[in-house]
Amino acid sequence: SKLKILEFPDPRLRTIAEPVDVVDDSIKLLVDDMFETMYDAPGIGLAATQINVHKRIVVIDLSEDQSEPLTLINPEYTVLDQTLEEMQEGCLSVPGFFDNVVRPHKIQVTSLNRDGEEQNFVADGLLAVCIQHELDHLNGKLFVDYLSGLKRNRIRSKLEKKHRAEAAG
Ligand SMILES: O=C(O)C[C@@H](Cc1ccccc1)C(=O)SCC(=O)c1ccccc1
Ligand SMILES: [Zn+2]
Repeated sequence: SKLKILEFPDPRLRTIAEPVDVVDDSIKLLVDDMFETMYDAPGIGLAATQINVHKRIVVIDLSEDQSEPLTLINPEYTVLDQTLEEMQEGCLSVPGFFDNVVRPHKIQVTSLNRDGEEQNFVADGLLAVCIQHELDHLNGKLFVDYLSGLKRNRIRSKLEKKHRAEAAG
């Protein structure tokens, strides 16, 4: 089922997610719900933190036709190449705002897949950016944290206004 995505500045987005102990059927159902929610948004990634589930689970699909689903459970990465890359990022928890963030260009990723098996791979470009963005979510960090305080406050004010208007119905 489609799940509700928390929006900045909701303090629950600042929670540190816990590791998954066993990749059982309940985790697989949660992963399926996360893909459904991500595809519907639409987005190219989603961290469990964003749907108020504080477990270290990320789903990603960079394809145009939902053909390349990637599940990362208890993901970790190391930086392979210090070269920095600047890319425009968006966030389903900061709807309507996009800005440039600088991140390492190439990373080595280790995680469990949807079947609980170990997977290791190298990522660069948009995949590396997306993985770092999603892992920030699991550590309670948002891309707006990399922007100036002025920009962050303006985004916060505009989203708080939107949420008040929605609450008023
Ligand atoms: O909030 C999230 O984690 C999802 C976010 C992932 C992300 C996008 C761009 C750079 C880094 C991380 C998004 O998917 S925002 C929406 C978006 O970028 C997009 C939506 C539809 C098609 C293509 C991109
Ligand atoms: Zn995000």
